[in-house]
Amino acid sequence: MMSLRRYTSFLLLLLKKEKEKESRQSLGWLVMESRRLLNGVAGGVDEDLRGNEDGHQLLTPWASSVASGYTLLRDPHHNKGLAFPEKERDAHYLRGLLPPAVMSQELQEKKIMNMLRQYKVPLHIYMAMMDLQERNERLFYKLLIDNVEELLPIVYTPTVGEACQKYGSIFRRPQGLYISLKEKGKILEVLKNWPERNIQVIVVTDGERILGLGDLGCQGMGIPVGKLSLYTALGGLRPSACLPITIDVGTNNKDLLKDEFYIGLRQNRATGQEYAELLEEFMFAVKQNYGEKVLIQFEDFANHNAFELLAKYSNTHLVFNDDIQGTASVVLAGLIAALKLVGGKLSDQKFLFLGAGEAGTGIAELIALEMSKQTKTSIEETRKKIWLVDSKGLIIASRKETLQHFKKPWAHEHEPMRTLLDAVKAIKPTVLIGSSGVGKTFTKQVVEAMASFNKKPIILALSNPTSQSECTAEEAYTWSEGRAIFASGSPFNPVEYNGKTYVPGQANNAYIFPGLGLGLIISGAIRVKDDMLLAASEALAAQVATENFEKGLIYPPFSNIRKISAHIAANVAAKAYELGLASRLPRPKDLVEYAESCMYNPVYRTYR
Ligand SMILES: O=C([O-])CC(=O)C(=O)O
Ligand SMILES: [Mg+2]
Repeated sequence: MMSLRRYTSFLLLLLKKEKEKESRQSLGWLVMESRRLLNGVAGGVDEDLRGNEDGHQLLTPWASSVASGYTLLRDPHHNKGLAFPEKERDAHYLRGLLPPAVMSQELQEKKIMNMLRQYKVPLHIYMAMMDLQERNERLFYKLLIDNVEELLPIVYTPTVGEACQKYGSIFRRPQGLYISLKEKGKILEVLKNWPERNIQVIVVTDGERILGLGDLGCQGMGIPVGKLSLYTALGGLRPSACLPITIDVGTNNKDLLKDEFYIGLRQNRATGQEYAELLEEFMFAVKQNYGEKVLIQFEDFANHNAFELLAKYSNTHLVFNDDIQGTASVVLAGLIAALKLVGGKLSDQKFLFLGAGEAGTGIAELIALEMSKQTKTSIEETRKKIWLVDSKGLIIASRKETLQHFKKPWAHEHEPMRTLLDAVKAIKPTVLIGSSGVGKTFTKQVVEAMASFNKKPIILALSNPTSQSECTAEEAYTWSEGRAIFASGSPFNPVEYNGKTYVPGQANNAYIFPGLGLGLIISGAIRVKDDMLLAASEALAAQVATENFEKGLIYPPFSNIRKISAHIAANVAAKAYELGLASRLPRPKDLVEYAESCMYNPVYRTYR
């Protein structure tokens, strides 16, 4: 087969020979089409834009090979709209295809932000953002990075939840790969249909537990798409290195099955062997196609599959489950930071969870691990400080026989407690964490009880989206008379109470996964280990500044997230090297600087 260099020279030679504009335009098309062919050979024609193989962006501010004319305006990776300067309009056959004005990227950004701010309905802003991503990728990321606090609630929780619920109706163009039961036996071929070759991160869901909204089947695709846009905006992974995937094995959501606009398989979920075989084929096709350093993030699988998949593939693949491990890492970081406000050590605290699924047991386990490291006692011992409540009440030893395996480590000796309120009163926790996906469960009595025996009760309402939050920020502050240290999974606005402003933090895994992923990629890690999650937590907690603590915050603002991600990435990479799991050698000396230098920058490139 022809090498990439020779093939490009061949195309350039053709270009020189072809004088006529028409044929040059069709050559532009040829370049685009040939990407598919070249994908089988190397990374595609515009390596300048994509960076080299280990994800390190080449520092050239220009790209030499792009399509021209109309095709260029229709290519979201390279289109700049009105920002094409005169020279490029000539060189790339754009004359007449654009109105005469030339705008800077900053002015384009201002124009679109002005437009977005006119919309009253968040879902409309979401749709406008998705259109922008499809039209002009660099402008999309510039907006998202520069206006992260304003746009995060749109492309991510809570609006992304509503988008998934209505995904069939708002669906325009596919933004990721759909692998359904129909593709069984052909998954490797399906992966090869994706136009990008150098994939570094895959976020995959089967749509069975989308946020706290339940089974949304194939429409869960909004989640991998949203998470991966944060990988780029918050963690600096190149957009072309990110691949959203939805595995469609059917849905048990009756409303969706009846919905004429539903985009997925119209059948009940496949389970058991049929499910396991599809997932097995998928996992090994990914490894075969992209190698063993591609990161696979499991997202929003139901409990019964999430734990099993993680256990099954964590020794053969570079995988982590964001809902189990990412959420755990962000909560642990918040707790480490909260100790500066409440005083004492982590092991002085007593924890009570409402929800014993992926998030609840994942967080509980990471806290127990950290306490066991700090106090040099066994994890069996530190687990005893942690209590969980599920839909049947407090998890206790007498229930052990009937418990799912991931709940068993939390079954301690205690008399039965049916309700959360009874459990709060009996256990007297210092930290209350909601992770059940069920909203409005931290009632006035529950919060008041927490405030009755804690000077500063730590209350984390983690369930998403906002409609599923265990309580609102206002409720937490009012019912605790302004004493709660509160954070939630989805964002809440600041609250005025008794003349004081309280700013709630957002305990969301979006703080962790972009930096964690970046750290794994830049070190060439081949496995994810708990110590890397602890390293990520410590890095995040260290980024909370005195001025944040003064406002009662236990997380830093998202406006600094790229710097925070670089620190998380550096700590994770350092751990990967320490554990001997990093394949990128030699180890860069300054890992923070290296992480920053690898981060995608959405500023337009010049086309030669
Ligand atoms: O997506 C989010 O906002 C956090 C998360 O993983 C979930 O709730 O499942
Ligand atoms: Mg999730």
